[in-house]
Amino acid sequence: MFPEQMYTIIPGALDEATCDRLINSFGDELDDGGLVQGQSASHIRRSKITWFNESQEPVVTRCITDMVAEANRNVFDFSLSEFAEDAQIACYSGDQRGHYDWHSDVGASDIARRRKLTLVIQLSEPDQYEGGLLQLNPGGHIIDAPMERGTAILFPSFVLHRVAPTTAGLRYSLTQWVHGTPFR
Ligand SMILES: O=C(O)CCC(=O)C(=O)O
Ligand SMILES: [Fe+2]
Repeated sequence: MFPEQMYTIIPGALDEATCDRLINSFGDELDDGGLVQGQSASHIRRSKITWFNESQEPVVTRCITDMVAEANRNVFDFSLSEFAEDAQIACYSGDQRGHYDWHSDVGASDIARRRKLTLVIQLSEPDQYEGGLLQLNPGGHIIDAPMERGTAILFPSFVLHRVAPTTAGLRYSLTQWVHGTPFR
């Protein structure tokens, strides 16, 4: 797989009304976000997170499932079996310099080692925050993810990525991991 094939961008994955609804339904329930191994360290990650499942958001879950299936067919061709974790909503606040340092989503725990694909959807309008750029480093050079609201970014979960410090406003994102037999 060449670095330029290491991610795919899907504009308009969710419409504005759905982004608003997710922020309004879940934005008040956020707790401090942990790390891949379930540890927490605010110098590595400072954000608030919560989770939703298929029964809470059947339409969004359907949309994500279809998008993942198509991207996997066209781009990744990984062996995927399920969503073993609920979808995550994260909020990075300018007041707290919200960020998430360079990391891979594949970890040592039973679930984190089965993460194969990471899907991130930008829920906030770019003019609602400053900084907060999602960046990928798939092969020695840094790629800035598009900030447009509703856009999905999909990449193998082992690819290094970060959220740069948010310096003003609030940035909301949705993350869904897709699981299967561990990479080997
Ligand atoms: O919020 C984002 O854009 C990325 C979140 C992330 O990398 C994670 O939760 O592992
Ligand atoms: Fe991540």
